Amino acid sequence: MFQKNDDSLMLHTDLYQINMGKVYFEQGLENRKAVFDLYFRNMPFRNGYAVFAGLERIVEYLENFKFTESDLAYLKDQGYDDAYLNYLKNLKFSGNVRSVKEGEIVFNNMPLLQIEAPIIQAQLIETALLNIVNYQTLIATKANRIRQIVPNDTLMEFGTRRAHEMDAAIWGARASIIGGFDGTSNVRASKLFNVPASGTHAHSMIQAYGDDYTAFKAYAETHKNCVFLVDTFDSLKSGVPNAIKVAKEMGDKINFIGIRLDSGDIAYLSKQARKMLDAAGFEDAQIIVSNDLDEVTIMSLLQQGAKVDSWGIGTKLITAYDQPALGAVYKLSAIENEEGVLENRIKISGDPEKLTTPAKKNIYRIINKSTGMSEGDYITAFEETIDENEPLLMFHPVYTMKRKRVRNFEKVELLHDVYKDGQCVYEHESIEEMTARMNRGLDLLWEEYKRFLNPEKYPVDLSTKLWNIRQDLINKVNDEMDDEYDG
Ligand SMILES: Nc1ncnc2c1ncn2[C@@H]1O[C@H](COP(=O)(O)OP(=O)(O)OP(=O)(O)O)[C@@H](O)[C@H]1O
Ligand SMILES: O=P(O)(O)OC[C@H]1O[C@H](OP(=O)(O)OP(=O)(O)O)[C@H](O)[C@@H]1O
Ligand SMILES: O=C(O)c1cccnc1
Repeated sequence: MFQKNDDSLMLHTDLYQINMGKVYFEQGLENRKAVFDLYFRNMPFRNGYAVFAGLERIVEYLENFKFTESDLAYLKDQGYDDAYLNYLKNLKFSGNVRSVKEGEIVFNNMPLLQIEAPIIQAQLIETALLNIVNYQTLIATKANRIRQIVPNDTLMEFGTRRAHEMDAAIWGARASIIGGFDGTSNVRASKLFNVPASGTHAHSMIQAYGDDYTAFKAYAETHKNCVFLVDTFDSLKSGVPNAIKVAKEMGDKINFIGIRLDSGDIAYLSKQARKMLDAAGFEDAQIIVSNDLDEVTIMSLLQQGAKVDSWGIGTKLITAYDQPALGAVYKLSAIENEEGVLENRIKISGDPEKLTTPAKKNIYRIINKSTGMSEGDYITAFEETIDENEPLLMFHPVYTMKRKRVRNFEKVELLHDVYKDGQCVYEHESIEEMTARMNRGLDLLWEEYKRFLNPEKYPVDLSTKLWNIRQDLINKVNDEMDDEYDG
């Protein structure tokens, strides 16, 4: 019954979006264009940067932006009137979307997407857009944090069974690979996204046969590529010796890839297992490990001299265990007035972090041509131009005395057209392209921004013009409040 009615994602939104839509519709504001920025306020995992992911699913969602009969029937049941429902029935996405590309290195307080659309549409899509970006960007960033610790080892995403339901497993697997993982155990993710599927076998198979030797032998008789899971009973007394025994017996009939350890002291066991494999002539056999791993455990294992070639990582990656939310928000920064002219808008807060930056914008990465490194990101008002022949003043938007003038630079625009007047202009990219973009983006960052612990804060600055627009709006709102209060 659930499946029958679930034929679109249009109601995958918060009720308040539909209710605000009704206000705009009945008040004749439905065609007013509004500009919204999607961004997060704090760096996840206290990392120095994040890896953007989620755009492809956003495009898929917007391509299917159409209320179905069952959506409308449901809303009618909830008491919405025919005039509004008829309006919703004919609704198509007609706006502009600009976004950073997947795999791009991003930072807090920079718009990752900018939506310019009739306000009802812009509101209806908010919830889904945040839902997608919040999760996928978080997982891509976590994956990359792990990748930084082991630049050359194989990393496999093993998290499906522990993920927060099926969508999270699938899109989390994809985000992990964007962030630098080599493969996923999820076969559907492999099929959908054309990424490598990889994996070994479970303890249950050893339990089913009753002992290591018989189970390994059975696997070896049915598969060419063999990894044997050695820790079901006793890794060093039974698992590793039996893996070696079967590998020797099968000889060239199999490709003995190695062993997997999934419990106990991984540092100690991997070192002992390495010695045993080497002594038996299997110097090329790999040691694969798993068991509640994350970047901190891996770092500790490496420090202890663990002999590991390949890491399988589940729970702590797919659930972003140590920071379960990115906290991205979607804020209105401008809206058309009656004459069709965009007026800037701000949200004031006692917490300076929550102050929004008004206006339609552009974002540039400023690359110093002499060093080849990024000086920071620079957010301008949309209509502003940057003259690369003039020194560029970059200053901290709160501590404005922190400033520098950058000369001999190149500006790289970060927001790209995805929808223009409702037309999709997005070009599909492979995951490899996204990962390559991430790696190029990382090459532009000084080590200080990339270090694991307490990284330097990367500059995300406002142009003087945009800073003034914001300051003027703050003053205007404050003056109005004062007048109101005095009166
Ligand atoms: N040498 C090590 N240094 C740091 N952490 C380790 C080391 N070896 C294993 N761990 C990690 O310690 C955690 C718990 O391992 P522990 O050995 O206590 O449990 P386990 O092996 O799962 O237990 P069990 O044998 O009951 O399955 C896991 O997250 C594992 O990755
Ligand atoms: O530890 P994670 O990072 O979450 O990685 C996934 C875990 O899933 C499996 O264990 P599970 O006990 O579910 O099955 P098994 O019997 O095959 O070990 C595997 O052995 C890993 O330990
Ligand atoms: O293939 C594996 O070894 C695997 C897959 C999923 C979860 N744990 C292990």
